[in-house]
Amino acid sequence: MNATPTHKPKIFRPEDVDYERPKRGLDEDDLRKQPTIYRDDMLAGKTILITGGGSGMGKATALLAARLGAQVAICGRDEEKLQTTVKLVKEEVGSDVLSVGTNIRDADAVEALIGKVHDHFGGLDTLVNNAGGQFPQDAIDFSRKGWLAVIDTNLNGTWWMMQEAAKRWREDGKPGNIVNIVANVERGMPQAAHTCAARAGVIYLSKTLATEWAQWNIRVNCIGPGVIETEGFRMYPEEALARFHKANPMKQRGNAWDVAEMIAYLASPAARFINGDLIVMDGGQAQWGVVWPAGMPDYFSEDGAA
Ligand SMILES: CCC/C=C/C(=O)SCCNC(=O)CCNC(=O)[C@H](O)C(C)(C)COP(=O)([O-])OP(=O)([O-])OC[C@H]1O[C@@H](n2cnc3c(N)ncnc32)[C@H](O)[C@@H]1OP(=O)([O-])[O-]
Ligand SMILES: NC(=O)C1=CN([C@@H]2O[C@H](COP(=O)(O)OP(=O)(O)OC[C@H]3O[C@@H](n4cnc5c(N)ncnc54)[C@H](OP(=O)(O)O)[C@@H]3O)[C@@H](O)[C@H]2O)C=CC1
Repeated sequence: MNATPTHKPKIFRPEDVDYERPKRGLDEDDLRKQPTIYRDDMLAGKTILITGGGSGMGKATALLAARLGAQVAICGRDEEKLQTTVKLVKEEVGSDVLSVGTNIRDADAVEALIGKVHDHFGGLDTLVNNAGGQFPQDAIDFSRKGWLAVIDTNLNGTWWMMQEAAKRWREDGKPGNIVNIVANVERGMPQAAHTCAARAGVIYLSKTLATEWAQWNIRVNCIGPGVIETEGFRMYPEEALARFHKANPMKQRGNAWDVAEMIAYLASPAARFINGDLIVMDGGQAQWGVVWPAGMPDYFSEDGAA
């Protein structure tokens, strides 16, 4: 008979974060140097609102969208972080970003945010629901407060944003476009079951709304990132980070610019017929876990199969 497993992972909390740890992801100097495949004016005349625009993928997307000519609005809870994006875009592109401190869990604040974006720019073309996150823990040990915090942010917060944006589009008779950043949930997410549940909810909510809202010319799509190296990695212990790249056959981490370029594509006219889809960007992670019936190629043997 098997003994009861005694494994109990260390709980890693934001207050434990050692900010002297190695830099994670693209910093501002890196972002400034990123090339883009897109035409300079690809998003000219378009307005884009990015939640969680003060860091990581949200910050990269704000910069890219501004470079491509879009009017950019961002939101988040931490004013200081938001201002780093405002400053970066001003320095690099010369344009003003509208920054509105907002907790997406607060439906009234979300309604006010959508109103401010419309008042300021006269409308909204693309909403990017990027704000979100979770903490790593075995599901059996989740506190009630922790479970609720992750569901409230990733599922409810995303929904409040979608609904408020769509109400305005319907009222104004204008087309709309929603891009939801979710996660790679196809095979579940052990030690992140709360976020897996919330993101799976967002994916199927999006597929449903893509149909319900087509009558108002509102498109809804999701991007499912795999391991993307950003400041968000502060939520994970070094021991886990050392293994993240082994989760895909490319043995790499993606970066925030990879995701920003996909968002820009979905915000462009080229994506006008994409609706209700989930675009996975994970270096092949979803397919990884191979038995190699003819023997494992040397390329993989160093790290072993996932
Ligand atoms: C998987 C690899 C791929 C994915 C990568 C990424 O996504 S990278 C991007 C990653 N980026 C992000 O994830 C950024 C955004 N993430 C966040 O803001 C947080 O993770 C949040 C979603 C929990 C919200 O937090 P908040 O403070 O605003 O919320 P709050 O005050 O309402 O409730 C907090 C409650 O949650 C609990 N709890 C929290 N931590 C732990 C833990 N380590 N251990 C255990 N429990 C934990 C605890 O119960 C706590 O209450 P307490 O005990 O303090 O009274
Ligand atoms: N990096 C990765 O490997 C992966 C990331 N993702 C998801 O992609 C998205 C971007 O992540 P990434 O850039 O890596 O990480 P970050 O932690 O840098 O970005 C998360 C952003 O969400 C904002 N945010 C969190 N909660 C709220 C809230 N309640 N209201 C408003 N804003 C909020 C944060 O801003 P503030 O602190 O100011 O509130 C922050 O700017 C997240 O949803 C993340 O979970 C999914 C799969 C993989």
